[in-house]
Amino acid sequence: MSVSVAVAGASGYAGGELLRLLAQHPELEVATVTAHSNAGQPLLAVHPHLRSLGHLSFVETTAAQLQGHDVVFLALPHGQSAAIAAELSDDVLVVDCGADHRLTSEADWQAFYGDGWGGSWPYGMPELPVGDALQRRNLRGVRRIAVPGCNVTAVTLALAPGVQAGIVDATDVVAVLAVGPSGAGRALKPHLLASELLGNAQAYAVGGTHRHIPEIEQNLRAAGAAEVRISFTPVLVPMARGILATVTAPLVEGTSVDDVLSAWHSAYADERYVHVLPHGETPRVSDVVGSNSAVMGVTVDERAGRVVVVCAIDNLGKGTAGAAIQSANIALGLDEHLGLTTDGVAP
Ligand SMILES: NC(=O)C1=CN([C@@H]2O[C@H](COP(=O)(O)OP(=O)(O)OC[C@H]3O[C@@H](n4cnc5c(N)ncnc54)[C@H](OP(=O)(O)O)[C@@H]3O)[C@@H](O)[C@H]2O)C=CC1
Ligand SMILES: CC(=O)N[C@@H](CCC(=O)OP(=O)(O)O)C(=O)O
Repeated sequence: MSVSVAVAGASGYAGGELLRLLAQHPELEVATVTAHSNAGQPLLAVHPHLRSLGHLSFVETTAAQLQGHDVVFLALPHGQSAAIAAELSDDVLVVDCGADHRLTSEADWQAFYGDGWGGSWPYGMPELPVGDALQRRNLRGVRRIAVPGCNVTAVTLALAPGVQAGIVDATDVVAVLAVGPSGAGRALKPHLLASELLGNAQAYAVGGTHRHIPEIEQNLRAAGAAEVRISFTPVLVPMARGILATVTAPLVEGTSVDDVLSAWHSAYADERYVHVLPHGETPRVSDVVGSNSAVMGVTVDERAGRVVVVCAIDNLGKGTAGAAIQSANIALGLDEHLGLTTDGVAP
C-alpha cells in the first residue's frame, strides 16, 4: 500500500517542486494539497506544469486537513510551521521546509527571526558530517525533519570536507552567492519583477544580516569547527532557479593541493548527489537545475593561501524539495534515492 502524503503550502514554489517530485515517487502518493489565498482553486490553475496531479484542488491549511496522512510536508512561510506541526500526531512524519525548526540555539533564532522559536528538529542534510558519522544516520526512523535553507546547503556542502579534515580555518570563511529569484518564493514582490531583475544583479542582506548565517555556523561546528566566522553575501541574478556559491577560507599551514583534493573527493566519494569535479573545473548552474545534485569545483589559490570552492545547486531541488524527499525516504526506511534524480535539464 502506498504512503499517503499531504503538502501544505502546495501553491508556492517549494510546494510545487515537492509535488513535481512526489508525482514520480513510486511509494508516496499525494492525497491533499493545501494553500492560503489559493484555497479552493484547482491545482492546475497554479501549477499548469503538473498535469498528472490535475485531479487535485487546494484546500485550506489547517491541522484537520493535514491529519490522517502518513507524511506531511510543510512549505509554509517562516513562522507558520511550528503551530500547525504541534497539532499533528507524533507518529506522522512531518517534514518542514521552512526555518522554524532548523536552529538549535533559541538566541540565534531570536537574533535573526524574532519571537516564536519552534525548537530544533533532526536536520535534513544526510551528507553533513556530524562527529565521526553522517547526519544520514540521525534521520533513520525520525518523525520530524527540518529541511535546511537553500543557501545554507550550498555553503555547507562546499566547505564541510575541509572543516571535517581540519585543513581549513573556519574563522575566516567568505561566501558570495549568485541566487535566482525563486528562492524568495512566489508571492509578488516589486524587486522580483522582470523589469527589475533582467539585465541586473544586486546584493542583498549585506553586512552579516542574512538569517542563514547562524545556520551555516551551526553546520560547520557540527562538522568539527571549534569556532566559525563567516562573511556571507547573496547576489540576486536573473536566473529563475539556482545558486552558484563561491566559498573561500584560509588553509591551515602546510596543507598541500593533494591534501585538499583528497579531503573533498573522499568526503563525497559515496554520495550520489554531491559531485566533486576534476581539479580546475567549475560547475554551471544550468547543469543542476531540476536535479537533486550539488556539483562543486575545488581549487587552491596558493598566492592567497585559501581554498576556493564553487558549488552549484538548484535552490528548489537539493536546496529544498529534493532534500525534503531524500530525508523523508531515509526516515521512512525507503531507498534514499526514490523520486530523485542526479541529472539536470540543461540547456
Ligand atoms: N523557494 C526556495 O528556494 C526555498 C524555500 N524554502 C522554504 O519553503 C517555504 C515556502 O517557500 P516558497 O515556496 O518559496 O514560498 P511561496 O511564497 O512560493 O509559497 C508560500 C506558500 O505558503 C502559503 N501561505 C502564504 N501565507 C500563508 C499563511 N499566512 N498561512 C498559511 N499558508 C500561507 C502560500 O499560499 P497561497 O499562495 O495560496 O497564498 C503558498 O502555498 C518557506 O519557509 C521557505 O523559506 C526553503 C528552501 C528554499
Ligand atoms: C532570492 C532570495 O530571496 N532567496 C532567499 C532564499 C531563502 C531560502 O530559500 O531559504 P529559507 O527557507 O531559509 O527561506 C534568501 O536569500 O533569503
